[in-house]
Amino acid sequence: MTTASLRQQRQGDATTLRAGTVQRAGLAVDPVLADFIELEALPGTGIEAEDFWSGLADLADRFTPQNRDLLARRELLQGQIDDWHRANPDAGIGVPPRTLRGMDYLVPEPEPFTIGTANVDPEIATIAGPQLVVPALNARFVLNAVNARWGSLYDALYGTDALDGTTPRGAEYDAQRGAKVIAWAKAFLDHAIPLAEGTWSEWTGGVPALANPDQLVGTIGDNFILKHNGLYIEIVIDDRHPIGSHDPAGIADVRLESALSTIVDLEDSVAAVDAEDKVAGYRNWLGALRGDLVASFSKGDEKVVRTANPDRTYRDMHGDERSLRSRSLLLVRNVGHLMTNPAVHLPDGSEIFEGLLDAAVTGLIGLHDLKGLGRLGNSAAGSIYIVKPKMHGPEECAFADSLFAAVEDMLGLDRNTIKIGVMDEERRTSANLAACIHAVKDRVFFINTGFLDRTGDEIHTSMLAGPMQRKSDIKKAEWIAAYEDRNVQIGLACGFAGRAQIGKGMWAAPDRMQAMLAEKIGHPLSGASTAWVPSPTAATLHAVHYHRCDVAERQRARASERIIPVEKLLTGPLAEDANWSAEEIASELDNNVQGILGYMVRWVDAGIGCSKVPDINDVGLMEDRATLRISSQHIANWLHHGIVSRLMMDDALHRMAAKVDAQNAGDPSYRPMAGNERNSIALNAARELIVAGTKQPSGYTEPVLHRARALAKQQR
Ligand SMILES: CC(=O)SCCNC(=O)CCNC(=O)[C@H](O)C(C)(C)COP(=O)(O)OP(=O)(O)OC[C@H]1O[C@@H](n2cnc3c(N)ncnc32)[C@H](O)[C@@H]1OP(=O)(O)O
Ligand SMILES: O=CC(=O)O
Ligand SMILES: [Mg+2]
Repeated sequence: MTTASLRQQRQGDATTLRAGTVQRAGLAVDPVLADFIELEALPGTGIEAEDFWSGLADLADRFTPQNRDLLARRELLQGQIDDWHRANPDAGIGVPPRTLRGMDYLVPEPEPFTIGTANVDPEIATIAGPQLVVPALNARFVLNAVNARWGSLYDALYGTDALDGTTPRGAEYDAQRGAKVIAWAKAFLDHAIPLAEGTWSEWTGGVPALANPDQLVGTIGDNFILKHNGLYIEIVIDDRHPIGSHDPAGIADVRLESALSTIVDLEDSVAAVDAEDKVAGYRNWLGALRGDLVASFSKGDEKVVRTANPDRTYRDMHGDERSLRSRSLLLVRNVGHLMTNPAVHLPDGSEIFEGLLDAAVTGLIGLHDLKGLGRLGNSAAGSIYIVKPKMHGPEECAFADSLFAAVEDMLGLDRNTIKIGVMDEERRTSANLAACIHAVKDRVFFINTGFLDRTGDEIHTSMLAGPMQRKSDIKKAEWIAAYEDRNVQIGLACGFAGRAQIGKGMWAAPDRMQAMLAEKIGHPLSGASTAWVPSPTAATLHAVHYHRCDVAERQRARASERIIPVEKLLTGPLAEDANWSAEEIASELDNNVQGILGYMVRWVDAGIGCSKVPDINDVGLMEDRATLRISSQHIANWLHHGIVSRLMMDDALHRMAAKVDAQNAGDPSYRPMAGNERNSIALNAARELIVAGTKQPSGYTEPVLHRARALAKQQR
């Protein structure tokens, strides 16, 4: 449809009116969204409702055709790659770089440049530390994340398996376990904040004499505020506290600055398929940013009312008052370019691209912070931080740049107020990373290796090349190391140090904190200034790594490295010889199928977008749409290449449905899949994801998930 005809219809063509919607500037808007925008998001911003809706209609006019073209281009390129594999069935490799250049899949490298992003908060530009991700639809979790700027090291060590692989037994305080925690935390202090003489275990109180006196920056009451590698530490002194009263210096806790930033996620960790769901996420983003979000819930016998913590004041060593930030710096993740949403229909009857809606609404909500409309503030630098996932290559980054510029114009914001975080999680983005960064060079605030989606895209892109390695081997392959290293090297070459984040991916085993403590130090050691954690507790434990490793120094050390050639990145996860034993194949299949079902049943039936699903060894793993993409694409690949048969797949679905049902037996609202194979929407959607996996756009799971969830909601 042309722009002129869209405009004509906007002026009021009765035939385009949709039942149950309200007309706004020619758009058919779900009243739930219209009310939210007009009654909650717009008031105070100085933007009139008509201007917002006509601005949104203009955005849709202008960007919908381009968005469609970009998606068509993805398919075109994938088609060319598939054709190459069909023509070269025994190549045993991915499409060679020369051919990819010929297709324009690989574009020329830009001349060396430095990003020009300005007005970036120190949590992004200069301080290295953990980044928490939180599903936007869960207000209770969102508030926990907001307050996760600080966490108790004692609690994190005591309550998890971090120290010795065991977790506490029973509710009674275990003094022996507590002693180990205290010893560990004090040894940590010996390294981060050494005393001039002796150790923290020997310290008996008074003002601590430090080896580097500048590390003692102030006090709050009896507590000491210390600083190391840009991160604050609070030593809590309370000799009436159950722990402090047994401590020679009255230390009741060691609190660490933990989640420096938090991504409020509207993407892969949520199930949002319509206006009702979208508004739930937008409302939490608004409340979090304004500081007036409240969540009330029962926890055991306790009634909890959770709100965002205000900043605290400490007294510096000259006796002057200074502010100490209590909340994580908030970023929001929009959806990618693929999906549409029925919250708004365009005059031609089609659904709005969800990414356009997210940009306009989350940008509008950002005004509340910029104008200081809320109880508490977010960005002192005056920026709105939007993370943009799943972009394929520089054209798609340039598209997001123009979209954000148009939103700025619509909201009367200075150019580049809206910052962009580029998820480096699709193959064409990794392969053209410098060009992608160049396309957003004056607003980019992070690049992040989303290795989960990236793995899914790797499988999908080379689907026809041959059978892929087992999932655990894919993680060890050459391409993934090249991908992670190149990302840091390119970020440094583009001048990210001191200006923007270089980020690493999620620790997807929320209960395995001992392993995380051992392994995730690799992220700061690689020169990344942040890395994702799944929970506030993980943030506190991961913060330890930023005390053990000086990221700025690591970045300086790596700045002159030669960038790994793209050829290494393109090696891919193809199995060298696919001669697995029958047991190995069955275990891989069962593991994938169980993860898929365990996740999907909660997504589809309960609208829960991120779950902890026990794997085959009963280790609870974080599953979200990106992990679902990997598992479903992996089976689709093995099915395509005959490693597993349909019969085997159906058998695994059948057995694993029973297993997942048993795992959820304690949930009274749970709808079993086994015995209900014909009618279970979740089970049938899982099957579709696998059977039609080679046909899903880029292997994404959203189209199938959204359809299934919408149907489940309808039936409810
Ligand atoms: C590939 C990608 O895109 S990765 C990004 C997407 N992934 C995410 O966003 C992961 C977010 N994390 C989560 O949703 C959860 O941590 C899960 C599902 C992984 C695990 O949940 P569980 O261990 O079952 O957590 P559980 O429900 O027991 O909650 C434990 C406590 O931790 C808190 N919590 C857990 N995760 C988070 C989080 N991400 N942010 C804030 N609080 C959290 C909860 O609020 C809860 O505290 P409360 O009872 O005081 O409210
Ligand atoms: O978004 C993160 C990922 O790993 O995918
Ligand atoms: Mg992702």
